[in-house]
Amino acid sequence: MAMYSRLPGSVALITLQNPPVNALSAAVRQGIVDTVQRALKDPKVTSVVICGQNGKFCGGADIREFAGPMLGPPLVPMIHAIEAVDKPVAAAIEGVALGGGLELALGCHYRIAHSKALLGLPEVTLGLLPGAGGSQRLPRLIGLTAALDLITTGRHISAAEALKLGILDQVTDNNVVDQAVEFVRRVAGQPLDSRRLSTLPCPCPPDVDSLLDKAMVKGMEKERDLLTTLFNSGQARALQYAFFSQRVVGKWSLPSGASWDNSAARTISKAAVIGLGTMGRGIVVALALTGISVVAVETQEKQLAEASQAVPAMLQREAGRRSLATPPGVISFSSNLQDVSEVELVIEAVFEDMSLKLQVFRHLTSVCRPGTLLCSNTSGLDIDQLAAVTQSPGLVVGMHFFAPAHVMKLLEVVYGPRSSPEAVATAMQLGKRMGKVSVAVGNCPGFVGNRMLKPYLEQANFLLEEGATPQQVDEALEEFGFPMGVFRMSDLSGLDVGWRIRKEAGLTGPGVESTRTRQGRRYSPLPDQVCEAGRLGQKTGRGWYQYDGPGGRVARSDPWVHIFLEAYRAEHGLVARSIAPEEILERCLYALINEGFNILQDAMAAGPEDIDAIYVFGYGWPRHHGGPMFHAGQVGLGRILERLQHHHHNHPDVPHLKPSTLLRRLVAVGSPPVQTWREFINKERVHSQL
Ligand SMILES: C[C@H](O)[C@H](C)C(=O)SCCNC(=O)CCNC(=O)[C@H](O)C(C)(C)COP(=O)([O-])OP(=O)([O-])OC[C@H]1O[C@@H](n2cnc3c(N)ncnc32)[C@H](O)[C@@H]1OP(=O)([O-])[O-]
Repeated sequence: MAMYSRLPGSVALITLQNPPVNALSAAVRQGIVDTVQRALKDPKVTSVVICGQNGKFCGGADIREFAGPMLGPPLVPMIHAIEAVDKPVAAAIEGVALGGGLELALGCHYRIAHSKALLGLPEVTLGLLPGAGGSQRLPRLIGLTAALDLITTGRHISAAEALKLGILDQVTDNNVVDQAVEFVRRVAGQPLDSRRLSTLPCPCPPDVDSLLDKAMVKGMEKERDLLTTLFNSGQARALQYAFFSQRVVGKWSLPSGASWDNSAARTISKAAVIGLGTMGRGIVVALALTGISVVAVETQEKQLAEASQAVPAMLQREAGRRSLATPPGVISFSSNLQDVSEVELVIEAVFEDMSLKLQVFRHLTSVCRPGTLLCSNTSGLDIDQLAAVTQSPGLVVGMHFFAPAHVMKLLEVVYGPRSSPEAVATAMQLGKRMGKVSVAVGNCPGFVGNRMLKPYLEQANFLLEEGATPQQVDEALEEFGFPMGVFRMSDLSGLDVGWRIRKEAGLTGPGVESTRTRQGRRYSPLPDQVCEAGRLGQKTGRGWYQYDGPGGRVARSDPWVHIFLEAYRAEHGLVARSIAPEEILERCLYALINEGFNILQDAMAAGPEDIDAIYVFGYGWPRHHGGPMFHAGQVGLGRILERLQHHHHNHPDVPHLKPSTLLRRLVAVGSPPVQTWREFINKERVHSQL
């Protein structure tokens, strides 16, 4: 896990070996201790270089070890021992030096990096802090202000910035190990005192200096104590879980057995987008940013004219914000569907109306050349129904983007029963190329994200009927960590979005009685009536809140809403009661989580990590709560079950509160940790008990 080799010119080379990122696992740490000792004892060795295998120096401590007991030699004394060595030790950095990887490099006397390397102390993104001397050595190297910026943001910096800050001694475009070897040969025999960072005073305002010097030893102890506390904090576990679940979803699998490692993806170089509304424009930009050339089609002249102005500006802005690996693809605009005959993949993004989408797919299947993938950006309509009208249903998948499509990281790739593994693999890979977190989901109404959102919204509306205000519901959810509560979010996205879907489903509209039940289930006509009053949210300046005119962003309480709610309750004989934030959270979040269990039971998501990645990256679920399913495990499945039973008992006409069979089964087997549910579900499915 750390290879020792002797190079000409009395240099010892220590190579970290722990693919894929040379994380500092117990074995690697032991390897470093042993090889440093060996270099120290070898009289022929006058200098040492430490590098990483496979073009990566070191991605930090091994996050996988955090859940269990810390085995092997601890990092802090290991790095101290390197710093104390009386032969020059240089870190040869390529790829990444992150977290403990950078702290290891800071314990070396010199640091040489390849120009493309990234460095940083991202511990804060995992709910931790630099726990191997970084919070002490970095300020002594680059000053308190710069060090605090890197530690508190966790951001990665380029080799150029690291050189400028003083973290690096040299940057090279050549072979960094060769450069480091040459460097340590040159400095062999020079005094090392000034290179031992932990012994230096911290360059900061004199009044703090003396404190910091004394605090040095205490600082290390304090850092260790703090890190121990953080390691075990729920937030740190949630952030580490979120880190891994984002990577687990890339290893997708379908109930058919198709998966990421047995399905060939096609590399797309020319695509088309049909429909240039808000979503279509964002999708065009997201595709072009990957270097793909795009035919952007809109049949309505006015919309086409607006888009042909707006899209290049959006592309320029986004391209400016990112250091693109490849130049953006060329975008051509057209009003004629015939112009998509040569593309390899089409994304339909027309109005959310099934008859219109079917018409577009019928047209596409006759215009596009055989083998073209036909994708829909629908947010919940039946992908298989669209596939049925095409000549190659196997090449039809959903690519459900989230607004704004060129910014939001989530992409739901929806497979129907006929979607081929190649189509799914191609859409998943295309999403990754666009910088998205692609999640493969089954073809059920609302797919995964919106299917879970339905009971969440439903409970929020019921709570208004029972006495809560939009502010109280939003404040409870924002206190939990959502950037926006459900009513502020609805005002932002537009109340007419859901209203149109309910009208399409025959739940409201002219001729539908505005009662509080539909098909024997409780139903709240509240949002329908708010829409009927012309209050569609920010776009009309009025919704659940009031704004400074149409397009206003600042939500303010609106007396109209309170009067309306009082009149509504009186009309339906409802007596308002005071509702505690705990009940608001239970009713909204546990109904959402319960639907997540139903989704897993129906095999519409492969595992809890898929659902959690969808909610963290697409619905603003607070990352420090890991995701809805992770949170359920943190609360305790038995508690979730008991509370759902309680609320379902009080509201027997709300099926979404009926505890999922899978939830009951997991509680019955002792509520195993979330990381084991995937295996449990697969076993249960094999015994078809679900
Ligand atoms: C004491 C000290 O103060 C503290 C306490 C610490 O040091 S805490 C730890 C601090 N370090 C970090 O926060 C760095 C976290 N990693 C990353 O930011 C990225 O991984 C990357 C390094 C920029 C590479 O990105 P990538 O896009 O090229 O590949 P990938 O898909 O992301 O990752 C490729 C594979 O490597 C795995 N992996 C990456 N970093 C890992 C780590 N530190 N530990 C364990 N596994 C890791 C990852 O799960 C995936 O596994 P699999 O899915 O293949 O099975």
